[in-house]
Amino acid sequence: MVRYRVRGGNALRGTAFIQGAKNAVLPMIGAALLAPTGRTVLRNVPIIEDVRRAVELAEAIGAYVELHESERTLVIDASKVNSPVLPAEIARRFRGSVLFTPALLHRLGEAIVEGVGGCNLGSRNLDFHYLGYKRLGAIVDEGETVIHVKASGLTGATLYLDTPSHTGTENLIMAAALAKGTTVIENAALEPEVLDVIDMLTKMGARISGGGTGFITVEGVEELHAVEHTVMPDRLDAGVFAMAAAITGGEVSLVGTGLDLGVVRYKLEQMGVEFHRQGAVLHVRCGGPLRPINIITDTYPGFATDLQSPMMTVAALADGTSYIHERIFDGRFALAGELNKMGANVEVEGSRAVVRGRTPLTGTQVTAHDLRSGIALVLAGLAAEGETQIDSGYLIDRGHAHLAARMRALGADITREISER
Ligand SMILES: CC(=O)N[C@H]1[C@@H](OP(=O)(O)OP(=O)(O)OC[C@H]2O[C@@H](n3ccc(=O)[nH]c3=O)[C@H](O)[C@@H]2O)O[C@H](CO)[C@@H](O)[C@@H]1O
Ligand SMILES: C=C(OP(=O)(O)O)C(=O)O
Repeated sequence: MVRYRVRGGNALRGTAFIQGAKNAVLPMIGAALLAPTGRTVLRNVPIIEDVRRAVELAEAIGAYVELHESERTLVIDASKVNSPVLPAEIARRFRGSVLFTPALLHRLGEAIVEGVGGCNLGSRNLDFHYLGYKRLGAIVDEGETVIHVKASGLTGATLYLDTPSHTGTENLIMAAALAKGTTVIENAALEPEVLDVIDMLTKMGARISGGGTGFITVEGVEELHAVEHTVMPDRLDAGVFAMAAAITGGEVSLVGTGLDLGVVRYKLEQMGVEFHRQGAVLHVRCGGPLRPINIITDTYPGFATDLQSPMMTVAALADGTSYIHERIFDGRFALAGELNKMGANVEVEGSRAVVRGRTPLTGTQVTAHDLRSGIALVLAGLAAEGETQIDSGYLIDRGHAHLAARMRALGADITREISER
């Protein structure tokens, strides 16, 4: 069991190197499996547990994969993919496993999904994915635990997503890329990670237009080929480091080419955090007290739900009452109880939370319930009096690479331990 220990009180100062995006690299690994020959090279790969699970899953279906950790590079040869089964013991440990289905459908004519994991955030349906595959001509057998998708060739169609699902959009683009004819996906996701995946698929030979507009058109091609691609920076990792600087009264320079924090930056600015761009580097500092804030999570370009929990910690440290409305997931307030154990005053009612700050936080034993509540507790620990012990740290490692080392380089007092229990 992984446990983080954080002793609060140090202002974070220095340069934070932002990792490659988890939510871009996982679909890219799925995309690499579409190429029947050659070797795909992915650069700026975050060394996170989800990537390790994706490597294991790719190997389980017959791909040859090299993960060069110090070079942050993945090499994938999918020429020998031979098993349609996504085994439960790996697939249930991360959400990205769902992104392997299109490659299996195209390469082997079927995918047997024994389970899909990911953060426990309430209902996380996959109906848009399966309805989309059906409209493209697949047969989908939804058993109680195992889902069997079969197709002896897909044909383009018009698809519509009730809400712009992130992985749903990526999966349907990948399914359509090698389908016969034209597919139109309406109400498609606009997230920058989706656009990065489209860039990679386009280099592979896919014909995709409309990325970023909500209406994506895919003209099916005969074959896709292996390419080299550099994963975009992780805006969620960057947001966390910006918040760490803000709540500790520190000053951090974020390095990660092309980094754009969007609405998160504007919200932090409203709270009194200062940003200053110098070429490719984004400086973040906060000298004074934090002001309270209102947040409504939404799909891009709205406030990312994945930063809602970290922002709850920041709100607990602001002078006054903040309001948070979670609109993407129906169970994403597990953090509130843990933060309250540390002295915060967070009240949750349905999809809304009221955070009454500023209350002094005191270190204690707390538990990560999902990746982002875990990192939010690390932030709380940085600002708390005494030691905070965060259990179930594996969930943090799912999405943040070398967290303790990167925070220690900024002056944080944080250690990562492996314990028996
Ligand atoms: C690996 C990855 O990229 N994970 C991200 C992705 O997850 P993921 O792609 O799973 O999230 P979605 O955008 O699909 O889900 C958002 C909402 O839509 C609902 N929905 C989704 C699909 C579907 O078929 N039916 C349905 O009802 C879900 O229950 C959820 O309430 O986007 C989320 C929302 O930005 C992020 O929090 C995750 O970090
Ligand atoms: C919800 C998240 O991830 P996943 O979809 O991989 O569970 C997240 O990154 O916060």
